Amino acid sequence: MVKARTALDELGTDGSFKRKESAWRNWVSTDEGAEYPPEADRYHLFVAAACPWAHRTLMARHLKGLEDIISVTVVHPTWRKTKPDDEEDKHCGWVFAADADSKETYKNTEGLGGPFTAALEGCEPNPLFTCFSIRDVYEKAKDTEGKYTVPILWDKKKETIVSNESAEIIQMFNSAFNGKGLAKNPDLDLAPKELLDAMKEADDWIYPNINNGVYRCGFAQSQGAYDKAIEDLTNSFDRLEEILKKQRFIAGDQMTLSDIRLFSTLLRFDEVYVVYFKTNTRTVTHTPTLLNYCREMYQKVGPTVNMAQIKQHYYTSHPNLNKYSIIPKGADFVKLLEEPHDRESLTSNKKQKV
Ligand SMILES: N[C@@H](CCC(=O)N[C@@H](CS)C(=O)NCC(=O)O)C(=O)O
Repeated sequence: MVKARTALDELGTDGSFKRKESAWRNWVSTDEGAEYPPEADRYHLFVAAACPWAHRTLMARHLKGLEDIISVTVVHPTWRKTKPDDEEDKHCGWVFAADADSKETYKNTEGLGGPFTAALEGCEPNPLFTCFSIRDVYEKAKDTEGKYTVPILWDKKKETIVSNESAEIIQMFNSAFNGKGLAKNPDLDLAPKELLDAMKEADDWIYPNINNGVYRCGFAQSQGAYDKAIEDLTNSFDRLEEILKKQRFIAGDQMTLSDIRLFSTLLRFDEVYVVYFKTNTRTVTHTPTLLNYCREMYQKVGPTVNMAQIKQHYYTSHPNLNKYSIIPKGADFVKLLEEPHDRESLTSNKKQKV
C-alpha cells in the first residue's frame, strides 16, 4: 500500500522543512533509440498555475514556442481530499476542476472558508482519461512514492509519467524539441554552453535559500528552523540585489533557465510569501533592482502568469496555516510589473533574443 503524503509531512526532527527528491526522472531525448523521443502531440503537462515549480515549465514552453505541440491541463488551485469517498483516506491535494457548467462548491479541507467553485475558468477536467485527482494520474502510472506533485510531464503514447522534476523538464523543453520544426523558437538557447557554469553556481544557492527557502520559512514548525531559514533567505535576497545591480540576468547578459527558476519565486514573493510564509524581512516592491528585473521577466512571460490562482491556491489549501482561507487583498503586484523597466542599460550594446 503506497503511503500518500504531502509537502506538509516533510519535516526534520528539529521542525525544519525537508523537501524530498522527485521520483520520476526520465528524459525526452534526441539520442538514437531514446525511450521518449521528441514528437508533436505526444507529451502533456499537468500543472497548477499557482505552483512555482510547475510555472517554470509553462514559462519554458511559452518562450520556446511549444504551445502547439505540448498540451497542458491546469488543475484546480484549492486542494481537497483526493479520495472523497474513502472516510479513512485523509490525503488532500491537487484535483481537476469540474466541467464548466457544474454548480458544485466546496470548502477547505477542514470544512471552513470558501465556498470555492469546483468549476473554474482556465481549469478543466482531465482531457486524457477520466479521473478526479493528480493522485489518480500517479496511480495510473503505478507510482510507489506517494507524493503527488505537479508538474507532471505525461507521455500520451505510453500512458505514463516521463518526469515530475521541473528543473529537468525545462532543460528538455530547451533542447529536445529544436529539430523537425517542433519548437517555434528553436534558436533560443536558455542554457548556452558558455553560461552553464554560472547558471549552476547561481542555482546552487538560489534553490536552497530562495526557491525552497520560502517554503523552509513557511513550513517550519519550530522557531529555530524558521530563524535559520529567514536568515538564509534575507542574505540571499540581498546577494541577488547586488548581482542584478551589475548584471542584467542572474547568469550574465542573457536570460537563462536560471532566471525562469528565480522569477517564479520572486513573482509570488510580495503577494504570498511575505504574508503567508512570514518572509517579511524584504519585499520585491521596495527593492528597485529586483522590481525592474521582475518587470523585464514578466514582460517576456506574462501569458503564463495567473496571480488570482496563485493567491487562491496558497491561502485556501493549508488550513493549518490559514484556517478560514481568507485571501488577503494585496497591492496588485502584477500591475507594478506592467510598467517599463530600466534593464536595457545593463547590456546597451547587446540585443536580447526574446
Ligand atoms: N521537485 C518538484 C517539486 C514540485 C512540488 O513540490 N510541487 C508542489 C506544488 S507547489 C506540489 O505539487 N505539492 C503537492 C504536495 O505537497 O502534496 C519540482 O520541482 O518539480
